[in-house]
Amino acid sequence: MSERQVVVGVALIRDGLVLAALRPGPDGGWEFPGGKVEPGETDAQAAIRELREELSVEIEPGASLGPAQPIGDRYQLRVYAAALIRGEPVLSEHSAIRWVGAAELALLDWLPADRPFLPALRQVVENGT
Ligand SMILES: Nc1nc2c([nH]c(=O)n2[C@H]2C[C@H](O)[C@@H](COP(=O)(O)OP(=O)(O)OP(=O)(O)O)O2)c(=O)[nH]1
Repeated sequence: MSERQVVVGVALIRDGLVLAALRPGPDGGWEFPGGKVEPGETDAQAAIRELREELSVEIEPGASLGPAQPIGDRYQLRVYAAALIRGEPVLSEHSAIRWVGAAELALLDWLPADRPFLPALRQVVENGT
């Protein structure tokens, strides 16, 4: 899937809870905040930039949560765990956010590409690995 542009999603973890964000609109749903990786940027740099832009928080990106998942024909989603270093999320592009516990993760109405990352995310939240 190397020809597909990468979208990076950030599973921000604080005190054993994960931040889920609601993308508004007809193609909306719960997602990991983030966005497209720009030319010359690493995934981590894109994650840091997007979380500043979208939620006004400073993060430290961590482990990948598994192989990339296709989004339509043109994009692929990579998701990374991350720690919140500074700030309280302030909504700009999302219509809601929620801090979700490990057991609740699978109950949200996630965008389809996000769902395959949930088992690994649950493991990280519960065990820290
Ligand atoms: N940010 C994010 N986007 C996701 C996730 N899952 C998923 O299918 N997507 C899709 C929705 C969008 O079609 C695309 C990301 O586009 P985006 O609009 O967030 O990217 P961006 O911030 O760089 O926006 P733009 O400047 O290109 O408008 O990926 C996810 O967990 N997080």
